[in-house]
Amino acid sequence: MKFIIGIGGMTNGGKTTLTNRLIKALPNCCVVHQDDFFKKPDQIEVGEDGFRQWDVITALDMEAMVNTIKGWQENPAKFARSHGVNLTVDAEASGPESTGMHILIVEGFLLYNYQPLLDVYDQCYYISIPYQECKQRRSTRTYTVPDPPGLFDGHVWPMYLKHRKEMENNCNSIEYLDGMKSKDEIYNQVYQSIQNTLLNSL
Ligand SMILES: Nc1ncnc2c1ncn2[C@@H]1O[C@H](COP(=O)(O)OP(=O)(O)OP(=O)(O)O)[C@@H](O)[C@H]1O
Ligand SMILES: NC(=O)c1ccc[n+]([C@@H]2O[C@H](CO)[C@@H](O)[C@H]2O)c1
Repeated sequence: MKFIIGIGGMTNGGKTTLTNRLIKALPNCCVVHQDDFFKKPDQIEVGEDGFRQWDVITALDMEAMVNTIKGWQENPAKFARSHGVNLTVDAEASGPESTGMHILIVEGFLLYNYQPLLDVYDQCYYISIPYQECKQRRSTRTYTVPDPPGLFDGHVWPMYLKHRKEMENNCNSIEYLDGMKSKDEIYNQVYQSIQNTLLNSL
């Protein structure tokens, strides 16, 4: 059986923190990080506002991301092996004869704003935090290309608001998580919710 979990959320909401804990706890669990599909800086369009437009879907090679997920769907055991993920004995067999449970976590800030991905998820989560907290956490981070002054208010936040509205119209099966709760609380909530879904699907 195969199961795909979307861990979506705004920048600095805590997606990576949550994902890293889930990977350790869930069996045969692989991960795809959307940030790995950012195009090179010189391919990122500069907007009328003067900022490189990082926080839009065209900043990412979404075709490559979809193909990576397809690769997992076609042969999760092979995908796991090539990504150094340990498998339980029942999940070792490749192809339809495999009896084990394979899990894929897809983690990123624009998971529910790209039509070809919407049907891929078996379960969807979205973590958000208030503006001040988001701005504060972001100010402590350095990305491969550091944020120029004014990027947060001029680009990151307005794009978040736009995408959030779009996403709420696209999907009605997202479980919203309060990123202001403690890391433990968020993890326990999601772990329990995944366990319940997996048990109900058996
Ligand atoms: N529940 C939490 N409470 C307080 N701080 C948190 C919580 N979860 C994560 N953080 C902190 O917030 C920062 C961002 O966390 P993380 O890298 O997990 O976010 P992210 O959503 O993956 O961000 P991005 O997509 O921008 O890389 C880190 O410094 C992390 O330690
Ligand atoms: N990972 C990168 O290459 C990169 C470069 C510049 C900006 N970002 C930011 O990452 C966030 C998503 O995780 C977005 O808010 C981007 O601004 C990422």
